[in-house]
Amino acid sequence: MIYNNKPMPELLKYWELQGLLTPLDRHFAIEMAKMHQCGEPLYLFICAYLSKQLSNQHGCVVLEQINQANPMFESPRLCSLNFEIEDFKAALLSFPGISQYQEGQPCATPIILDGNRLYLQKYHQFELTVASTLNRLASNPIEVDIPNLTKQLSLVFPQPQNQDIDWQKIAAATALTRQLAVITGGPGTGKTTTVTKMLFLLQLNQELNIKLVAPTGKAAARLTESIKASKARLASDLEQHKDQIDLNAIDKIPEEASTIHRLLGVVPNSHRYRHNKDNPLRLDLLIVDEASMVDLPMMDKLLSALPENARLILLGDQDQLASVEAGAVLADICHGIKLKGQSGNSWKMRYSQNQLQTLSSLTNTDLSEFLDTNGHFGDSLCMLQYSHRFAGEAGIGQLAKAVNNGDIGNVLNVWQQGYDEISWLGHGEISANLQQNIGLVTLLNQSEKHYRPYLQLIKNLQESYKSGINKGDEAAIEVINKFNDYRLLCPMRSGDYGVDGINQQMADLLNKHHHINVNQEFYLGRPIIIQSNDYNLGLFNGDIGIVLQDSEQPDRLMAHFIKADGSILKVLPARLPTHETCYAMTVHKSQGSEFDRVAMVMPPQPTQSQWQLLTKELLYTAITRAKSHFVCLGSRNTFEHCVNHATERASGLADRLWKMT
Ligand SMILES: Nc1ncnc2c1ncn2[C@@H]1O[C@H](COP(=O)(O)OP(=O)(O)OP(=O)(O)O)[C@@H](O)[C@H]1O
Repeated sequence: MIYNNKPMPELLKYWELQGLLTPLDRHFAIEMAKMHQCGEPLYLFICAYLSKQLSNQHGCVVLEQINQANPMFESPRLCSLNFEIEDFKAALLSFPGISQYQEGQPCATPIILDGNRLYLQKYHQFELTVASTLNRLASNPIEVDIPNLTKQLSLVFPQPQNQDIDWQKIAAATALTRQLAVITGGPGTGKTTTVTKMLFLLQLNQELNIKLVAPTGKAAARLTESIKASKARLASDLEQHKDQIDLNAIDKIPEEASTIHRLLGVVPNSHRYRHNKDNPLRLDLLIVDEASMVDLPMMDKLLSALPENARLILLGDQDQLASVEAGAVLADICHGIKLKGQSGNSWKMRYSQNQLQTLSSLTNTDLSEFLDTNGHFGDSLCMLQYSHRFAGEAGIGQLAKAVNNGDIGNVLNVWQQGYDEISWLGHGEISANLQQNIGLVTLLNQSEKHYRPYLQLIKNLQESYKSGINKGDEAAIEVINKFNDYRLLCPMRSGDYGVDGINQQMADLLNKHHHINVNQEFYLGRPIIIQSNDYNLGLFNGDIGIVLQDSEQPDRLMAHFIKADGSILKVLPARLPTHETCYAMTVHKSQGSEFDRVAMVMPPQPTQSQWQLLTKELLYTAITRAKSHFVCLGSRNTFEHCVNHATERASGLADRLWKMT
């Protein structure tokens, strides 16, 4: 079954040297072999391979895929794997560390075989808990007063002009009638607007204890801002109906969002949380924004802490980058409404007869084409597809759509249209004198122009302090907001074209132009991104701040951040948790944020591991962070590679939710 020309421990070392395994993968295999006193080559191989897949954010190993384009078998004279699936499973089950999953039976081994998937026991358990909780919630309808709610829905969702079916209204009706609702859609499709209107209707009819959360502090702050803005819009839209509907319910819509970690209550110096299965959260409805960023272990913890009768609403964009850790939970949840065999991304809602009837009555909409008699999970889903944000900014919206559809012909077409909102910089020649890439030099010079305004504000402030004028915290808010108008995004961290290299080059250029004075680590104007959570300080991974003069003591420099409530948090630089400079940040870190202008930096000659990072989701996420302009420094080759490479994460969650074989 496995042919290995060298002893397996030597092969593992060889693969490690080739960068195909990490030292951790190899050690895991060796420890497992020791623990189970089993030195069989296949056992060593499968343990190392499972560990490798988990570090690549897969939730499991799909047995049939092991042999597909696996670089470990590139030299078949060194090692090859040849098997019939049933024989392979029998061989795996003969090892003491692997056992077959039996429903309802405790798992006794560290590795579990479930169908044709191989799991580390812990991840198998996460998947089971998440699937069973979501399935339980999805099967529960909520009784509503249909005539009354129909009237209220039609006031809150007047007929839109641009679509046949008002999917926002359907999404709100879904969330009002199911214990679980998943509202997905790209940027600006109205997820927050819809959920605000839904919360208004909910609070109109009963008062619930509602909590809003997001995976990062930045995303939580943005959710708070969006809900506030949506509430204000709703109040003004409904002013004309104030005789028919109680507008006071708008004030009962919560707007403060926290991080998931904070809601669950971190137990210091441990991986545990205060709220769990035995100490559930106290709430009636939990709303999770940016759900695409929630990984499988975190979803497990969140769902375990959810009280039995609580409702859950997940909001997010299923096409964005999957979570940094294992799993692609939101994509798995949406899997069943994705149309197979179609080019690009096409979706179709799937409703049971009962839910179809409920939604049709509540919204006066003919939904019969969405009838599906298989299962009930689709009853909890609604996808919004019309972007209100990109309607007026055609270029960004068109490019994002073409990339998301994986349609390279259309992508090239969009570039050729000459839209003002998108521009392209080729890497060009490496200049012999400067030893610098001309495309990069151009981009850095453009960036110097875009960062100049925030630095000018800092200079003005400096002058004001000198003249004895103190503008207080408002000035700091203005500076941070101005800085957030522009951002350089990189797929990777290291190298000249990674975050580290671009930050260094940007700082050098700004220093050369005398916009900053890099005379000390925490120089005036240095932008900082936080890399870990510090609950005592109230700073979270991904928070962005700037080193500025302290308004109370202008000769002192403090790192300034805007808190979720809009006020300023000042921290002594020496007390900052792990952080780095932030002229450039990774695309991953930019999730949950928006900038007026975005510049994406692709490497000119990606290494083997960099190619793996360059995916469709990465590009789509970067493009959709931009509100008014997107520029890409890259080569046609890398751009096309991204468009053609969608992220696939091995997982059994979609099957468990959609009951597929
Ligand atoms: N039905 C609608 N008609 C007109 N404008 C709308 C409608 N729905 C949303 N918008 C507008 O589109 C913009 C984006 O809406 P919203 O913030 O709700 O979208 P979102 O999906 O939550 O966006 P994001 O993913 O960026 O958080 C807002 O300015 C909002 O006013």
